[in-house]
Amino acid sequence: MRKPDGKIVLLGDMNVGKTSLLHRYMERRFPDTVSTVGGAFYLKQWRSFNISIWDTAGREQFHGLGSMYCRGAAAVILTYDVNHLQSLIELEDRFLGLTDTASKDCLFAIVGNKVDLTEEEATESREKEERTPGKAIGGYVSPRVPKQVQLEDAVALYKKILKYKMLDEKEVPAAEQMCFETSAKTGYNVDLLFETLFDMVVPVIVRQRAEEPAQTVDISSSKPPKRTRSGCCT
Ligand SMILES: Nc1nc2c(ncn2[C@@H]2O[C@H](COP(=O)(O)OP(=O)(O)OP(=O)(O)O)[C@@H](O)[C@H]2O)c(=O)[nH]1
Ligand SMILES: [Mg+2]
Repeated sequence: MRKPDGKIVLLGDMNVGKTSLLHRYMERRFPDTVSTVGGAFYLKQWRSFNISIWDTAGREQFHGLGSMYCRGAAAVILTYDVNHLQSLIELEDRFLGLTDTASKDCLFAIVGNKVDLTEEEATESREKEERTPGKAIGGYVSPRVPKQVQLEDAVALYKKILKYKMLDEKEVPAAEQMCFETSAKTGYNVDLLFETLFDMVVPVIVRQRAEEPAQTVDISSSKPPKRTRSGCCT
């Protein structure tokens, strides 16, 4: 297997939907998930690059592994649940510190998942259901909750991250480009999230490669060893 050229890591509290987002993107479906143990990765070929995307466990007991997964990462996706304010707070309190091992020019995306459960989304689907009655599967309608976290809250966190990393706002992508709202369930914005990031990490990977010490020796430029006369065989 070819060594990955770059790495993207998904971080965030348990239950926010990291595994589901990755399944939605890689497998185009929304299967039942179990809470992740440790971590797992997918490989994605993007242009001529091989990018590994790491799914990590949000459970407290695996917290110590996070900084190991982030080592050398070209991008980190900080994921929260739009219906659960604490999951956004945790990103700053518990997860941001784990990214200290990431590449120095690591990109940060902030992703609010599960927008399909919000009331705004519900109003639209209710209107659709009214137009097509009897469409709800088995008569079950998911409980809807008011959206607890607004996109502006994510933008504010992005700006805090730049300060924490001592990055100049002018030299990194704008907050509006890096804050997404998604639904792993419906697929809303999932391709946009991953593919925007892939395009952005390619230059980071190219820079990382250029800075790596050469792994190979150029044999054409090395001189052959001088013949030495020795003993009876000459
Ligand atoms: N309605 C809805 N449910 C979602 C969405 N994404 C995930 N879920 C559900 O949320 C639960 C947790 O999803 P996971 O993807 O396992 O969450 P996780 O962040 O990987 O959790 P850990 O592995 O424990 O860190 C599952 O029941 C998913 O079906 C979404 O976009 N909308
Ligand atoms: Mg998981």
